[in-house]
Amino acid sequence: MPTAAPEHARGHAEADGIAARARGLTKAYGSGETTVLALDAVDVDIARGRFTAVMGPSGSGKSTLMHCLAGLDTVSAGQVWLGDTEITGLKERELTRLRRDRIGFMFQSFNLIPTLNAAENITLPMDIAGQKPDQKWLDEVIDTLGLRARLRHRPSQLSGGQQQRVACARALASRPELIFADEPTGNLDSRAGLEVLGFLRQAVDNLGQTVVMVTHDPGAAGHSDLVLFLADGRIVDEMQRPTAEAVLERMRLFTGGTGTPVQVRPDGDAHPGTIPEKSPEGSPDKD
Ligand SMILES: Nc1ncnc2c1ncn2[C@@H]1O[C@H](COP(=O)(O)OP(=O)(O)OP(=O)(O)O)[C@@H](O)[C@H]1O
Repeated sequence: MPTAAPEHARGHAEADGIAARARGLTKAYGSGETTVLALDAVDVDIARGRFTAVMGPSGSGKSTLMHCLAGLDTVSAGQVWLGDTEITGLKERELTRLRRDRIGFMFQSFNLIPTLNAAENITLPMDIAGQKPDQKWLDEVIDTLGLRARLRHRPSQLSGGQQQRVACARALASRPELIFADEPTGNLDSRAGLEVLGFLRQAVDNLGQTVVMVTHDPGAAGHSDLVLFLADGRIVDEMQRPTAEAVLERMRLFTGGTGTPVQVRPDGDAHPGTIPEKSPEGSPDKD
């Protein structure tokens, strides 16, 4: 995975306001003895025009935080705002519209439609919403991402890095207030991963976008302006202007300084300094 962050002028301007905000954000899965507290009264401000990374051990609540901030998941308690709009309490239909109109998403598995070419994939969410893309903006995004020569190609005719660039362009196409990227480099080799991180960086620095990225990779986090560290459903630390080395060092504190995760004890309790286990993949307890 990418380790080296190139020199860049981070956060070209001072952050101008708050793109998203949470207060007392709590998310519990399950009930009774099997309750898992995925987020424990989290307060967070996501600065507009900045690149924020979210890191933490497996099961610390990174994806849950992203899903709650993006209105993809309901909260158990607390409040979430996108800009000035409180999204907690919105009906599903209103949330769908809000996500469609104001948020861009990038996932590890690019989620491109195989039968559509790159250009069609990029504008698909806007086409579904019946919105006309701003052609000038779209051209800027396409050129910034170096996709001009690939627009007629289908996903199968593109490399992994190119596919993720298309996914990045799709997230940017409607000029959303906020882009959420969940492990956007997770499926890429290190060169393609670096490229995508560079483009996310450019989206922030040159296009004025706001990006929140969940990642396991200190190298990827090193491209951000601010890293939020989650543990046991709480934000336990943050780092401005991170470097990969500093992030790696900070992450070592979660692993008892050994570099290998400290295991949960056989009694299943999360003891201080241990990392709670996540539910087995594919079989989460639904609430
Ligand atoms: N649908 C669900 N049902 C029950 N528990 C869940 C569900 N989703 C997440 N959890 C639990 O909530 C906690 C936080 O999970 P989350 O996926 O947010 O962590 P994460 O930091 O993103 O983990 P990873 O790095 O492994 O992706 C974990 O203990 C997890 O098992």
